[in-house]
Amino acid sequence: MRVHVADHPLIAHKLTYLRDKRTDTPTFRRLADELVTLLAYEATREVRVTPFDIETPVGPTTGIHLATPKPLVVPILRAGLGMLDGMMRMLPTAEVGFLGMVRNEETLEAHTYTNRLPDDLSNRQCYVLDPMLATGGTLAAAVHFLAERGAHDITAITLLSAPEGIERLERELAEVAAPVTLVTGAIDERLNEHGYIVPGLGDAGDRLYGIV
Ligand SMILES: O=P(O)(O)OC[C@H]1O[C@H](OP(=O)(O)OP(=O)(O)O)[C@H](O)[C@@H]1O
Ligand SMILES: O=c1cc[nH]c(=O)[nH]1
Ligand SMILES: [Mg+2]
Repeated sequence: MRVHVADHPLIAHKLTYLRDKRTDTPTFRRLADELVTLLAYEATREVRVTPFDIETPVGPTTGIHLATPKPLVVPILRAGLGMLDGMMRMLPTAEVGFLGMVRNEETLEAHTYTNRLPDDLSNRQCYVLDPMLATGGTLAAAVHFLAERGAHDITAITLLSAPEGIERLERELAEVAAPVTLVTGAIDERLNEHGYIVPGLGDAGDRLYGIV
């Protein structure tokens, strides 16, 4: 797995306010939205494009647009929805598939409760959105889900990641044919005994949407 930490002062600045427990929900949503646009810049470096000819007011030139089939953006419900608008602003013609997953807070195992995805992902660049990579159970299951549908070009974008989750993905995805790239805003210190990222930002879904 390729891991890219988007080390940039603007990202660190926005993450600081996202982490702060005094940050209210509307501000948290705005920061998550802004952060994903910055991370998308890094994550889409290898997005497939097609050249095409245009005329500027001064003369002809060749530009590019997104290749067909369009990239597929996959937010992991619920918290990943907080990253969707920001990502779609960067890739307006992308398509969106949905994966609903929730972690059992006792066992820390991920459970998939819904999906709405194309059956065949063999020729699609997939961008998975989830703010938190903690134990890695959710993201590992998501990648397996996409790989079973033929995906072999998967980039995961997270706002924060734990070293334990990255190690788990390295281990569990070694046998998945899909090369996975992780783009993250920061790698934090560790997980606590409840599987929360330390220092982290708390429960991303609750901070975005407030309903437990
Ligand atoms: O790496 P893991 O240990 O699997 O944990 C990370 C998952 O936990 C959070 O979702 P949660 O299960 O709280 O669901 P929610 O988005 O509906 O709040 C987060 O958004 C990830 O999906
Ligand atoms: O720190 C964590 C871990 C899992 N899920 C979250 O929302 N936050
Ligand atoms: Mg949650």
